[in-house]
Amino acid sequence: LLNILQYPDERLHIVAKPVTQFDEVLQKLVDDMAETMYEAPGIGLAATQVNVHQRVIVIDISETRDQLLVLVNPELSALQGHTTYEEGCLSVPGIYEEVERAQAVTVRAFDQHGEPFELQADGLLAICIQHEIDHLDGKVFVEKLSRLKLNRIVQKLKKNQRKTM
Ligand SMILES: O=C(O)C[C@@H](Cc1ccccc1)[C@H](O)SCc1ccccc1
Ligand SMILES: [Zn+2]
Repeated sequence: LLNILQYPDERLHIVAKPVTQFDEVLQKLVDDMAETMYEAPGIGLAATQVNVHQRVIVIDISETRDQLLVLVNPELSALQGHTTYEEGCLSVPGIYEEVERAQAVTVRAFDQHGEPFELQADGLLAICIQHEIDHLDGKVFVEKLSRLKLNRIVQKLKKNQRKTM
């Protein structure tokens, strides 16, 4: 299992670099990220969250938890509509806030073997893809909120982190 960085941690603001080697090292990273996501449990995880600054995302929104989607070097295009969703984040435990996202997206990416593909998504999958690509761009969802809300969230998180020390 990989350690998930907890907000506020400056390393969550690092912009991830594109993957250039589709090798067994990448495959191990994907396997470890998937195991960490399923155990958390979560429906998505970005490499940034496990302090690996490469453009790799794993997602599984299936009920049966056996439909892993791997996005390497993902690029969003064709953002349509608007929707809001009460989002959470494995790096910001216990915090759930309404966030605005595009309702539907088209994403072009590679799988872990270097095969390119394109995906049209809407609903929770579209929200999750946008949430994870934000992580790769060094963005955390709580930073979309007002300064007042963000300050209160940071106080709460720091209090909780002291308790677990
Ligand atoms: O990136 C993460 O931290 C995992 C996120 C992904 C996510 C956030 C908001 C909306 C959709 C996906 C979650 O913590 S995974 C937990 C979860 C499970 C079901 C619905 C929403 C969030
Ligand atoms: Zn997150």
